[in-house]
Amino acid sequence: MAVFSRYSRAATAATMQRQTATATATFSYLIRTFSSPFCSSSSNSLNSETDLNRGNKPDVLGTLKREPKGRNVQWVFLGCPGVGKGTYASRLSNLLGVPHIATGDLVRDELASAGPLPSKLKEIVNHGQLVSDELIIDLLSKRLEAGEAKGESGFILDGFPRTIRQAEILEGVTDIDLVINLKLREEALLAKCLGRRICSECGGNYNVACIDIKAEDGRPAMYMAPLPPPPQCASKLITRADDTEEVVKERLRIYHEMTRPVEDFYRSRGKLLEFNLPGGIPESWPKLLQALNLEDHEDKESAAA
Ligand SMILES: Nc1ncnc2c1ncn2[C@@H]1O[C@H](COP(=O)(O)OP(=O)(O)O)[C@@H](O)[C@H]1O
Repeated sequence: MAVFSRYSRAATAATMQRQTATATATFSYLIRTFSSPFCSSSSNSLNSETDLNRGNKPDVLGTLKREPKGRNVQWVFLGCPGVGKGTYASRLSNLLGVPHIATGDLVRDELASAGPLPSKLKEIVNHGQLVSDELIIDLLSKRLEAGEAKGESGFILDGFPRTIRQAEILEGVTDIDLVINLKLREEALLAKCLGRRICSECGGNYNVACIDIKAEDGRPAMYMAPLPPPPQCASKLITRADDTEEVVKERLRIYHEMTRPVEDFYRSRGKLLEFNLPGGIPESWPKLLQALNLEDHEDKESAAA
């Protein structure tokens, strides 16, 4: 856990008012990654929570264009299990040309490996618990290091940070520009998790659940169509071991206990964009782009394609 010891020291240093000069030497990898050309001050951040509450939108494209050294976005996706973080983070990552880094995927890769950790890890993940901050930071650090070696810049993090400590560590080493907090009605979350399917061959993500909630008590109806696999994947679908009803309920409970405070952490810094998903991808994606001032970006991308 050599990498973590550096993070751990970074976290302590961050909490102790960021004594940058001393800390920089100890942050080692993360500082090299984040503070170099990609890490400016908070020029890319939202001005305030009030701006968002007033409906003002982050001028993401304007900011990207203004960035002289080509710094890419550093965004975080928050949201309950099943909300669709992976789907929207992956779409935005394609649109903006930044890596989508899902810590859940890093954990599953680790589980599939033959190393010494997997059986212990399996127990934690399959019971819906969070793995230790140390382990997740070690995995994330390695992923960032590999990305850096390939020339990646910027990121969209999905599933990290999930605890206040993780958020503090991240804050100690880089500026996060924007945190998108995806929200979906609670009754849809469980069904979405239970309907999740993965192609064991290509890794594609699909969903067999059809969410059809009728309008009731002044709340609008909501429809989310299934996302069926293409014919070549149909016979190879598997379900994640932690997508059982009991475990999903535990993951939701843990989200409320451990990760809700992370929403407050970013809300108090004026970085949280609350986004209520109005339905499935066809309704939600254009609205999300609009909320991010990215709708022109997609038009240009599609025109260029
Ligand atoms: N940042 C993190 N901190 C601790 N554990 C994590 C973190 N990210 C992922 N995990 C582990 O991996 C599991 C799967 O994560 P993920 O795919 O993000 O699930 P979810 O669908 O619940 O958002 C989690 O339940 C947890 O055990």
